[in-house]
Amino acid sequence: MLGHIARRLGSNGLKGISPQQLLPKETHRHLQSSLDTIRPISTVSLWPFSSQPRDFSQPNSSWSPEMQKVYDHYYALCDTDTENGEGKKRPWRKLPSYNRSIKYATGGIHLSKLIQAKARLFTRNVKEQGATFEYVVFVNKEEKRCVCVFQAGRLLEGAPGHVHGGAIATMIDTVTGTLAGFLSGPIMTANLNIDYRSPMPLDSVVLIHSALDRIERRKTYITSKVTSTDESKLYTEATALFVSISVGHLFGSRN
Ligand SMILES: CCCCCCCC(=O)SCCNC(=O)CCNC(=O)[C@H](O)C(C)(C)COP(=O)(O)OP(=O)(O)OC[C@H]1O[C@@H](n2cnc3c(N)ncnc32)[C@H](O)[C@@H]1OP(=O)(O)O
Repeated sequence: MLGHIARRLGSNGLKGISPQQLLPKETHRHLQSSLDTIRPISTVSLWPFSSQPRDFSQPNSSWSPEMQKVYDHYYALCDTDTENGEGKKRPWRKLPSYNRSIKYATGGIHLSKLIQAKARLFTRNVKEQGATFEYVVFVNKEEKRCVCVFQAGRLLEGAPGHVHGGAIATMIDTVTGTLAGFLSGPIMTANLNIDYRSPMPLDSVVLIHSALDRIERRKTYITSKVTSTDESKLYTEATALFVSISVGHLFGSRN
């Protein structure tokens, strides 16, 4: 049974410490039954969430009318579920956004307690709505691209009155990484190149367009540009490289 953990996390999983050494008996039993339900990520849906956690990309009262309008535009282009279970096929899909994805992956609830239980996603860890990163990602699987609607809150200041370059880089990494993960499964950012073209005022609502450039072996290349919502103004351009990893990579295994 514990061989499951070693196989799934890689041969050096948790650096040679066995789960029995780390966990009380009861917790270990729960972890084991959770792991038994986890399938290798490559063989399950690339978005393998099971329960109904809070989706942080739902509209809220901090959203400006402009943010809401663009959201409504893309939401109307999305797949829908009807009451008789027959969905309407449309090209776009709204991706949910959680503050701890591992917790909601099938079988991940106990794993999330074992690995840095208090960790939270960088872009979803401020309680006050609208203060930092308000965003929602829509993906178009056929065209292998996505659009993120991003409203930059006042706590993201860099140059006075304007959004910090690191906050913009964070959003580009997040959006391009989301697309790469959607298309290629588990990945990590290997390279991110950013050209800042115009300063972005705080409270701006912008679009982050990202598209697949190419996939070569384990490498997924994504291009990205940040524009005003009417696309007349260019704020930022970027290219990103993501490398596919095994889950064990995060625990020190090279397999
Ligand atoms: C929902 C929110 C989504 C958020 C997404 C955000 C994701 C992140 O921010 S991840 C955090 C930041 N990134 C990291 O910490 C990654 C640190 N780096 C690493 O772990 C490793 O270097 C890693 C995984 C990128 C590559 O290592 P490894 O798996 O050993 O791959 P390796 O064999 O060296 O390289 C594979 C290929 O990629 C290429 N490559 C690797 N790194 C780079 C690089 N920096 N530049 C160009 N090419 C590279 C190699 O040349 C090789 O190419 P080829 O197939 O042609 O031979």
